Amino acid sequence: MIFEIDNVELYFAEKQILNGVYLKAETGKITGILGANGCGKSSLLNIFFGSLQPRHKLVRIDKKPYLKPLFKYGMVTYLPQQNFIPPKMKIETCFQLFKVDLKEFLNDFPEFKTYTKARMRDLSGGQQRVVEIYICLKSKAKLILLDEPFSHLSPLYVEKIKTLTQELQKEKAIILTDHMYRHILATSDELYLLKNGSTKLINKTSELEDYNYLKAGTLYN
Ligand SMILES: Nc1ncnc2c1ncn2[C@@H]1O[C@H](COP(=O)(O)OP(=O)(O)OP(=O)(O)O)[C@@H](O)[C@H]1O
Repeated sequence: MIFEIDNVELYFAEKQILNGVYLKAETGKITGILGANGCGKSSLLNIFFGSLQPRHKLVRIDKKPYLKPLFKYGMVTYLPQQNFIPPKMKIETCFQLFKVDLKEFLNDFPEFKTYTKARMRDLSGGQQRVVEIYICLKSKAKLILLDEPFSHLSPLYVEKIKTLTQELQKEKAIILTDHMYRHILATSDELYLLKNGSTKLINKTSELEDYNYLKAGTLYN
């Protein structure tokens, strides 16, 4: 499946945040988005999901326009930047609610076995993030949007989540954004830079320095 968002124009009050943005994600590929703080990455994911209404946008799936918010079609899951599972919720309940197999999770992450009867608030910040990322990735949705999945994770968890993401991309389209840009570069099949309100497709990583997203020389250190 090919998911496209086109002609995005977003304003907050009179301030223009996004201007003519285009982005494509497809089954079998991981699409990375990089960009400076405040450039509009989270806003763009919210718009794709359907929870933020911009002045203009066009969403297409396999070339066909979808006019209602995408989440209403049950095709998309979104990991927001902030925790989205209520702290009081029991971990086993989260898995039931999102219809994700808890046993499979415990096979992949056996260190969580002692927590299944616990609540989300009993986990550390990073552990909560692991549960949330896993639930999003393993949901039935065909398009997965992940906002800063790596930022709070220790290196071993980052590698496990990267591996899981790469396994699941066979059956899903995945969009990732994170400031840990080396992980985005390592996992992405297609890469966009969001700058000055619009997306630029990045063909060579050196363009990230040319566009001043990275300081010159960063990539060779
Ligand atoms: N609800 C809102 N009302 C007004 N301005 C907002 C709102 N949400 C976001 N903004 C502004 O829109 C811009 C883009 O914000 P957004 O969170 O999308 O950026 P981002 O690229 O995800 O940033 P970061 O990498 O720091 O998380 C920022 O200037 C922010 O202040």
